[in-house]
Amino acid sequence: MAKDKRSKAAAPPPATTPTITATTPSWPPFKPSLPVVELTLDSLVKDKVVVFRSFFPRSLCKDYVSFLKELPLITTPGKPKRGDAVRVNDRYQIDDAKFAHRLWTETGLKEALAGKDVAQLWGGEVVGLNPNIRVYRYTAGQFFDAHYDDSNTVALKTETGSPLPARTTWTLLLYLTSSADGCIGGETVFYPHDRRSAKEEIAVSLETGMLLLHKHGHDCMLHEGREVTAGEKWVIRTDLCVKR
Ligand SMILES: O=C(O)CCC(=O)C(=O)O
Ligand SMILES: [Fe+2]
Repeated sequence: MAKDKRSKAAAPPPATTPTITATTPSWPPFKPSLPVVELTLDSLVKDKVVVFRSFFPRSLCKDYVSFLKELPLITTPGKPKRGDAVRVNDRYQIDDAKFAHRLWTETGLKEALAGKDVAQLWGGEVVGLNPNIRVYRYTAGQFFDAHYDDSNTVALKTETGSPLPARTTWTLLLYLTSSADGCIGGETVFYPHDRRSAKEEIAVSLETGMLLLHKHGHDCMLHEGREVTAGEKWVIRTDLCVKR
């Protein structure tokens, strides 16, 4: 049998060796308590792209950027796997069900998405956020080339301990910086007709603390993270999950 991580972990460590466990970040508390404004959904593209402004207040975005700077971000090599979009940024990724749960239940998001005017948008019964949390930092010259986001199947942890089968239906992007913080460029740009066209593009400018949601999976719109030309763009990404 190949010496994989599992076979290695099977042997108990000697008493003097500290046990190595995958640690999740000590994400800063949501202070002041959220939401700071009534979360009202603004539709940018009907049934496909919506935003909540001031999802995080500016002060909290600042706290988060200071915190995220200390995480071990990894710069993406320029050469993507076949079929993957070119992404040139610094990224940190962690499976953190607790943080996903906090973002879902301690921010007003869960209630905002359950509103009867919007509940039909999400492609099923919403049950939480993808524990796969990604943090992006784009500095000058970095970008995320045009691509589509896939829907994934996930198993959400529940209080009873039995995993809840779910699938992702929308991408969530929480912008922590904007031109107000010296970040120039970095718009998330959507192309409604599956081709990059300046005439057709819908460019969403960064706003500090704004949460953007866009539909993904089979009718995901082609989109990109436009090049940042100055300052730093910071984003936290997760996905909305519905019951499967
Ligand atoms: O950074 C952005 O604006 C876009 C990110 C994105 O498209 C993704 O995470 O799939
Ligand atoms: Fe994307």
